[in-house]
Amino acid sequence: MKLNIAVLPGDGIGPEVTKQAKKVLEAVAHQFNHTFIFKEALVGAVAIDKTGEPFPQETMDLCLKTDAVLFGAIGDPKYDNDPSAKVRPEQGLLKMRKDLGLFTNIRPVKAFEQLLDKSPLKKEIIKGADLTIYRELTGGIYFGEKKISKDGKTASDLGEYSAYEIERIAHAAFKAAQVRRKKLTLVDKANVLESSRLWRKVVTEIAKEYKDVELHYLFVDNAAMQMILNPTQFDVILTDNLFGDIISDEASVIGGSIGLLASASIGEKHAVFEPIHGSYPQATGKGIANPIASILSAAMLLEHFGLNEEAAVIHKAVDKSLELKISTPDILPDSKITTSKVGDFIADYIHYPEDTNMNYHNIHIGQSTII
Ligand SMILES: NC(=O)c1ccc[n+]([C@@H]2O[C@H](COP(=O)([O-])OP(=O)(O)OC[C@H]3O[C@@H](n4cnc5c(N)ncnc54)[C@H](O)[C@@H]3O)[C@@H](O)[C@H]2O)c1
Ligand SMILES: CC(C)[C@H](C(=O)O)[C@@H](O)C(=O)O
Ligand SMILES: [Mg+2]
Repeated sequence: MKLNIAVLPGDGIGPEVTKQAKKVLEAVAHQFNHTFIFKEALVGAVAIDKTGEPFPQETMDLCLKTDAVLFGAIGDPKYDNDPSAKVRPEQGLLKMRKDLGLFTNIRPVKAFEQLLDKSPLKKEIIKGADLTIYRELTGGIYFGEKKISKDGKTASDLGEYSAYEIERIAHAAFKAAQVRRKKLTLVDKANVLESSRLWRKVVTEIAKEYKDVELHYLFVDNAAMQMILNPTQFDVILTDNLFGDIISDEASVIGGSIGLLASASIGEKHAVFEPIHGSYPQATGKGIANPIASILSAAMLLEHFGLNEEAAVIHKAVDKSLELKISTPDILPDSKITTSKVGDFIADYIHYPEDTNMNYHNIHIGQSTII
């Protein structure tokens, strides 16, 4: 298969982790005889520095003409610490999601067997956890009217949803539940918010079309607690933009690190694959960022095009890296293994899965571990 892939590395650790995902996709292309053509473009703070815009037209044009986008991360402390900044890197990410119509954000979370001891949560609680969050991505409070009074002392953000916006992601979430464990939990705040009551009404109605799926409702405050008390109860979670953002970072604790959590942002015509984490500015250039979230986002890209065997090969290589402790310090605190070494290992394992010497890029595994 031939795929044109736009790569938007962005800021902070974005370029380092995206480089590993690209390396892994190149290994897959080589092994399976595919042609993946990569073209890079600017987004975020680097784009503001070079063009004045966080999502320049040139980047949009590239995204429009490619098959898929591999996104790194955006964000820079110089904007985070300046509430009056008029242009911000995050606007670039939001514009991309809105203008490409990426209304469904899929965030799979699971407790890796190899990492059960690494989570701050008890092993018995997270063992077997395997859930996926369907987060609405182009509506709600993120995109409603924003106001600030003339004296700068009152501000508001409108949290608005239409039935149509709810319906289209609800169908995607029910379909996902049908091929998983047939349970869907709608997470909302319907005891307080009118928009959440609309979510309940619309989703309850749609549930009649998916009789094989059990529908549950949970208020978001309780959901946040249940996520860490009893995560195995969840299969598919459906929620709005803001709640989905918050509970997905929380859910990453189950996996052991946010550096493992991938996502796919899907619309009718376009698809972007992005780790859920941000630009982790403190880690920029240090080689300590975990590239697996980006690498697994690349696997989701392949699945999107039906390349399931290829995606499975990536998962197998990632599993092997975790098993052999070829990991960055978020998982192994004293590890000296760098971002790019993890990428090298995973790419090499795809090239030579049967290498009995286990001698990948000077990472020797066995009695004498030399790195
Ligand atoms: N999708 C995105 O591009 C995205 C997502 C979230 C935040 N942001 C932006 O990123 C900047 C920093 O935000 P933040 O500090 O709140 O969130 P962050 O996700 O960048 O980092 C939070 C913490 O998560 C951990 N972490 C994140 N990525 C990791 C990785 N690959 N490997 C290991 N550990 C990792 C680190 O402990 C870090 O301190 C902000 O400007 C924010 O707006 C962007
Ligand atoms: C950076 C920010 C705009 C973004 C969001 O809130 O959607 C991020 O936190 C994410 O989860 O992708
Ligand atoms: Mg977030």
